[in-house]
Amino acid sequence: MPFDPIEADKNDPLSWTRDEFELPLRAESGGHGEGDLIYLCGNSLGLLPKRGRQIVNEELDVWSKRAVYGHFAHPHDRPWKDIDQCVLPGLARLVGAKESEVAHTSTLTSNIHSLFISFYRPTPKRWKIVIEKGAFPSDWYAIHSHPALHSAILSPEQIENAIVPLSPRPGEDHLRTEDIVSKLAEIGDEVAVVWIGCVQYYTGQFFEVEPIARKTHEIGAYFGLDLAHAIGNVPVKLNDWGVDFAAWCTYKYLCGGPGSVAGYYIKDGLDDGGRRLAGWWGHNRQTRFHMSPEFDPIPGAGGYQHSNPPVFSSLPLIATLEIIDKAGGIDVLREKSERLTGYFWDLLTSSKWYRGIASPDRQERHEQQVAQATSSGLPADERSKGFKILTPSDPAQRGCQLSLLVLPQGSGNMDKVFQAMVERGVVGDERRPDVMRLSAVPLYNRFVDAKRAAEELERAFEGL
Ligand SMILES: Cc1ncc(COP(=O)(O)O)c(C=O)c1O
Ligand SMILES: Nc1c(O)cccc1C(=O)C[C@H](N)C(=O)O
Repeated sequence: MPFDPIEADKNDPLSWTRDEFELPLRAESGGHGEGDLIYLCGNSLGLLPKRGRQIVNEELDVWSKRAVYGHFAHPHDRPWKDIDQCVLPGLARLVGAKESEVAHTSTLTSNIHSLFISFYRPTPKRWKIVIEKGAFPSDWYAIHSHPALHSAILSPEQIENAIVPLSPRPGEDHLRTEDIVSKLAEIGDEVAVVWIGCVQYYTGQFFEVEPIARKTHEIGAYFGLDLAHAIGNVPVKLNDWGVDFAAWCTYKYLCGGPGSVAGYYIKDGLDDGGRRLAGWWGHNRQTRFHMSPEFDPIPGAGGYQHSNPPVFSSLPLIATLEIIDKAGGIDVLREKSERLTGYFWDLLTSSKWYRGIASPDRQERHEQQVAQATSSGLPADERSKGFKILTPSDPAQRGCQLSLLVLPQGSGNMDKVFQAMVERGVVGDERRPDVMRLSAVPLYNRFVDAKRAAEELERAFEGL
């Protein structure tokens, strides 16, 4: 029996969660026609939870009626001064950490900077930072800015050579765990910090964190993770994996809204060598409003906060965390996610426009596909059209994002395909010049969305 997406949606125990979100309209998003958009862009900005709108409105009323008293006495039990308490338990569960190890504050890049101030403490013998060559630019820029802050102890050559980029093997799209581990063994005691995106923003690769963290510790360095594309997407187990520190944003899979308040994790007891950027929000909660000149840091991650968090940019996150808990947590979402993305993968890889993936496990299949296309009598210019998938084929090594490389590279085909899909009501996300990312998010995407998206992709290629 062929897989029936309508039946799959009907039988989906999580089908109710879609109704908890406001779905963008085709007509408002560059598309023709009526109805909801097929939104596959949760890897960039998650949708608005309906209850998020409700609590924003409630909070506007509290502001209007109580003003400053809203910080302390609150009709809905969300006093603003303790707004982080509404999200810390849910965040800690999502990242596999203790509440004392997690903070809800600031923005992702600023939090990365704070973590590096405290935990990148180079010496003339151990000063290097290891990072993926293809890391998100903000991580890349942020990390590059740190060695120069230590010019009193590092030579100009050391600063120049402090960043060690990790690249996939020639012709491959993903970093292999064994290559990362052997690189760490090679540079060994020169490494101060290893910083990796748990789910790679461009390829969607979900790294095998534990062996990399273990090797990092064996060589005596700290291990940090960027969870921007992982939190709410895949189960994250920071304590079990042995991660020292991590940071995330909440506007993607946690639907916190554009620029919503971010967070970080610091393993209990991690040594900061006395280096911490302090602020009043890191001060003992009980005495914070005494305005004493003595800084008394909250034990654990909370002690590294700077400012009182923007309350309105925390509210939709409260709503999403409630939905995730009601759904049974991230493991339940992940189970649906694997089925949904697996189905999407099967649809895409059976397309006549599919040209394989470059990772070694699929090389054979790739060659078969290319041979098939060649023998199918397509003219040469048609054969060069199509897409490859940059995301790993192994479900354990990816989340819900599938990244498509549109061929021929540099032809402008990706823009044309993307635009044709938008006009027909399917929105993914484009990384020019050639990559399109499509993410079926289990909280609000259906199996029929995957089917429609695959059909529209096919149609867009036909129209090139
Ligand atoms: C991996 C990664 N790092 C950093 C950022 C930048 O985050 P922000 O602008 O919230 O600091 C993003 C997304 O924008 C991201 O995906
Ligand atoms: N934060 C964003 C924004 O304000 C506008 C557009 C995109 C973003 C993103 O978050 C990009 C995202 N981190 C990415 O993986 O591309």
